[in-house]
Amino acid sequence: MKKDIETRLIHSFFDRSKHHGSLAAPIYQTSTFVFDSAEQGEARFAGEEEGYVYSRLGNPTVRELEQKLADLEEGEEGIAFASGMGAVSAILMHLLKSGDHVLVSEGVYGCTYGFLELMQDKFKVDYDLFDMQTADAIEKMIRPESRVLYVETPINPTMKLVDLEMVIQTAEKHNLKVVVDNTFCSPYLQQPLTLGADFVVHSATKYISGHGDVIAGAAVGPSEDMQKIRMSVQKDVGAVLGPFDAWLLLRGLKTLSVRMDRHCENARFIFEKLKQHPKVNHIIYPGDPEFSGYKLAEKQMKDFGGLISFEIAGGKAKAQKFMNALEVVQRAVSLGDAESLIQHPASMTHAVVPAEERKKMGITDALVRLSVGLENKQDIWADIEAALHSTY
Ligand SMILES: CSC/C=C(/NCc1c(COP(=O)(O)O)cnc(C)c1O)C(=O)O
Repeated sequence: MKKDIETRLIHSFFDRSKHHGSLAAPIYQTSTFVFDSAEQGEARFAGEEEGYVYSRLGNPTVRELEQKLADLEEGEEGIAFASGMGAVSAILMHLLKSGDHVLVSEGVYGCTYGFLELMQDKFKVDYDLFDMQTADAIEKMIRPESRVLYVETPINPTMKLVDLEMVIQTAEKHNLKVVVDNTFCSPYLQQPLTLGADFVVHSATKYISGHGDVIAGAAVGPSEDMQKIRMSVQKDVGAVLGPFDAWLLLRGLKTLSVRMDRHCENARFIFEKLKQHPKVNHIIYPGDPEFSGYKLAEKQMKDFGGLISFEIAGGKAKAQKFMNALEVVQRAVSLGDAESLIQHPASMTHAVVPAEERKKMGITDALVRLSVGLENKQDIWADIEAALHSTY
């Protein structure tokens, strides 16, 4: 009987009898693999014999991670990448060719926006960012050359949600592939493939790692596609993950469920406190019953996550003054770490997005994004409250 994700996060796939009974996955920190004979090398390169040839084309520690990621996302096959952008770019380069069109949720991570711009400028892959709240809104944007629907949910950094079931039904009707960036939830809170999405991508740098010490990416999808990606985009573009980083992610994944539960508990507490503060406007948190996406969050997420975006009364100057007064919460981009992190999207993660585009995404100069960490929640709140007090 299939074990719950909380158990599968911890247990391994590799055959311990072939690794001295090692409990933890061994690290194959090697760039290449020695052949018994020239003929064996030939057979392996020809794909006629199972076995490793070179770590850009596959590595046992990375493969252990990839198997686990596919299992956790309930997909057929996973590939690990050197960064989240490595995963995002590999999937989109696999699915799109010059002249195609991709429909994109109204907000995405800044560098994802940058990649879409690059694909449009250099390779004539057109894209439209728009509010995907209804099937009608999507169908209005579909063109004959549309191939892919790309969504983040919750969206970075506005925390808006996209209805995956509706998006996937609409995509199926129009023979479009659905790619979901599941970074903000991790497979513990949301599993888009089980709803019918075709691919999931992650910045594994975030919750999957959970310790702020790895840059990594992941993608999970159908084996046929993933094997093509291995032997084309990944092999020839080369955004591969190293074995030690893969090992750090395997280690981080073991505590993903307990970490996410704590992130969610702490975020709920901080939200309730922020809601009562007179100088905090426009809080966006999926667990807010007054949030437009609350019902959708309840439907498609196991819990409401560890991220809260909110506006500081007085705009950018006050937002920066507030951030500068924090001591427990760290001023840093990224998210999903043990440490609580805060950043100013307009001047940091989404600075690459032109002001008019940021406005459309709902990113104002007053907005800050808080990744609630694993610290004592009272300590986190005391830090935020003191910083708010010193801001006004
Ligand atoms: C310089 S800003 C720091 C990074 C942030 N985000 C990254 C990110 C990526 C890309 O993932 P990497 O390549 O692993 O950073 C992909 N998809 C999503 C939803 C992401 O949030 C950030 O702080 O919002």
